[in-house]
Amino acid sequence: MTDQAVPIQADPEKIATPPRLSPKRLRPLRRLSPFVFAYPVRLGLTVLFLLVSAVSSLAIPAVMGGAIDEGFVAQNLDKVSSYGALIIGVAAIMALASGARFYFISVIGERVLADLRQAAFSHLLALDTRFFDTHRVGELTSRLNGDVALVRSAIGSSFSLALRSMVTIIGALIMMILTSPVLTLAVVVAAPAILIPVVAYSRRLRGMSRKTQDALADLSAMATEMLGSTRTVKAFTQENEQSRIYEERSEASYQAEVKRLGARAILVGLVIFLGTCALVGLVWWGARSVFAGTVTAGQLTQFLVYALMASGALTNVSEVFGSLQTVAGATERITEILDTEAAIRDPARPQDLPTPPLGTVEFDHVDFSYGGPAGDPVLHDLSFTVDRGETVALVGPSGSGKSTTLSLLQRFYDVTSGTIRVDGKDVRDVRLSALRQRFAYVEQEPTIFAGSVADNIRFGKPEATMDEVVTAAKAALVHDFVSELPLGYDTMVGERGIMLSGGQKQRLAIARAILKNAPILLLDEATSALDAQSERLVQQALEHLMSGRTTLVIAHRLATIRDANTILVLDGGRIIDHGTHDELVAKGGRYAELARLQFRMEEPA
Ligand SMILES: Nc1ncnc2c1ncn2[C@@H]1O[C@H](COP(=O)(O)OP(=O)(O)OP(=O)(O)O)[C@@H](O)[C@H]1O
Repeated sequence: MTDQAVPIQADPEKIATPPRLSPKRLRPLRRLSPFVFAYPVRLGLTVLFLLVSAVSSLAIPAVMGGAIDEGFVAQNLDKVSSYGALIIGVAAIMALASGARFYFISVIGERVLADLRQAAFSHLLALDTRFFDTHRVGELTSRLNGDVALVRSAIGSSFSLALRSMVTIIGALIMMILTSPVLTLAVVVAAPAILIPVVAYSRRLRGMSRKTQDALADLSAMATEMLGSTRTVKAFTQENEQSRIYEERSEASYQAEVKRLGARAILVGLVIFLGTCALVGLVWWGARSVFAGTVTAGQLTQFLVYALMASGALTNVSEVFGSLQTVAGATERITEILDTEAAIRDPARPQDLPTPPLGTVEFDHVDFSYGGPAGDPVLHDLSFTVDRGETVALVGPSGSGKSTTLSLLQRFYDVTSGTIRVDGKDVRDVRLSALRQRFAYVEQEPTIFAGSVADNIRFGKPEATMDEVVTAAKAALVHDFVSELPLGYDTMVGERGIMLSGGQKQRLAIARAILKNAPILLLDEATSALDAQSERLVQQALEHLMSGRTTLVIAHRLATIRDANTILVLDGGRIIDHGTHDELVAKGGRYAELARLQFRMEEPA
C-alpha cells in the first residue's frame, strides 16, 4: 500500500498511464456495500482516523510556514524550537491516526474477503448441476481466489487511498487559497499546460496496455491447457512443437511489452520535465511575489508544499481509479455468482417423506431433455417401479440414458414431463436434503477427497464415531488394506496423499455408502476392468452394501445382472425390454445380444 503522509513529489511513474475515469464502470462496486457496512463500528473508526490523519498532515506545512517567517527569517531560535515541538506533536497525532486507519481498513478488507469468499462458496455449492454443466471449474475457482482477493485489495488500500487523497486534495486546495489566492490562480491557469499533453499521450498507451494483457492471457491459457494434458502432449510427441508455439507467443508478448515500456518511458520523461518546469515557474513567480512583499517566504514554502501534496494526491486518485476499475470487473464476476439462482430448489411447502422409509422408487411416464441448443429428448416415456428391497439393473449401450436416470432420481435435474416418486412422494414436493438422504450413491469413478481415510469414509455422516467407521470399512473389505497403511485410518489419501488403486477406491466409496446407511442404493458399476482378486473383493463389498436395500444399479457385472429382480434394457432413452436375466436371454432379443457382447470375455451366460 502506498502510504506516504506528505508526498514530496508527484510520482511520474504513477501518472504515466492515467486510466479513463468512468464512474459507470465503477457501478458494480456498489454491490460490496452490504459487506462493508456490515461492520459500522470499524468503518466509523476508519473514517475518524482518516480525517484526523488528513487534517494533521495538512497542518504541518502551515506550522512550517510559521517557523520560517517567525523563526528563520526573524532569526528567533526560541520560535524555531517551539514550532519544532509543535510539528513533532502534530506528527505524533498524524502517525498514530495513520497507523490506526491502516489497521482498521485492512481488517475490514480481510473481513470482507472472508465473508465474500464464504458467501460465494456456499452459494456455488447450492447451485444445481445444470450450472456446473455450463461453467468451467477452473474459472469458478479463479473467481473464488483471484477476484475475491482483488476486492480485498480494493477495500484495504484503493478505497482508503482514494478517500484519503480526495480529502487531501480538497484540504490542500483550501489551504492553498488561504495561503495565497494569487499563487493558487497561477497554478490553476498553468496546470492544463502539463495535463493536456500527458493525457493525450497516455491515451495511446492505454491501447497498448490492453494488447499486452491480451497477449499474456493467451499465453497463460495455453500453459494451463498444455500442462493439464501432458499425457496427450507426450503421447503425440508434441513437446517441442508446443514449446515452440509457446515461445513464439511469449516473444510476441515480450515485444508488445517492450513497445509499451518505450512509450511509457517517453511519458515519464515528459511528466518529469513538464513538472519541473512548472515547479520552477511557480518558484520564480513565488520569488517575485516575495520580493514584491505580497507573500512571505514562509507562505511561499507553505504554498509549495500544499501544491505538491495536492499533485501527489491527484496522482494517487488517478492510479486508484485504474485499480478500482479492475476491482469493479472482479466484483461483477463475483456478484454474477451470487445472483445466479439455483433452478432446482426446495419446494415452498415441502412434504415429509414417510418414516420409517419405504425404500420405493417409481418413474411414471418420464420424459427428459438436457435442454440447450442440442436439446434432443434423452429419455422417452420412462416408466418402472422398484419395490422395497428389490434390485433393478439398468443396462444398455453407451448414451442410452442410464446415468441420466440416476441423476433425475436424485433431482440433479427436473423431468421435462412425468413424475418420479420416492417413497410415494413426488421428488419435487420434498426437501432436496431429505430426498438425497434417502440415497447412497456409489459412482463409477468415486471421488476420493484430500483428507484421511477416515474422513473419506465419514463424508456422508461426519458425526460417525471411529467404531462406526471401522465397522463400515470391515463390511466394505477396506479394513485390511487400511490397517497396513502407515497411519491406518489417519493416512492421508487423495490429492497429495497416497494414491489408491481402482479397486481400493471403489471399496472406500462402498464403505462411505455403508456408513450413510440410506434405504435406497444407487450404484454406477465401474466399467474399467479390475483384476480377478479386486473384482471379487468389490463384489463381496457390494453384496454387504446391497443386502436389505432397494438397489438401482447401472450394471456391467454379470453377478449383479444375474441376481437382479428386474433388468431394464434401455436404448435411445426408452425401455425396450425388461425381465430377469434368464427371461431376457431366453427371449434372444436385444439383451441377449448385449449380454453376449458385454460378457464375451467372461464365462458364457
Ligand atoms: N450434462 C449433460 N448435458 C447434456 N447432455 C447430456 C449430459 N449428460 C448426458 N447427456 C446426453 O444424454 C444422453 C444420455 O447420456 P447418459 O450419460 O445418461 O447415458 P449412459 O447410458 O449413462 O451412457 P454411458 O454408459 O456411456 O455412461 C447422451 O446422448 C449424452 O450425450
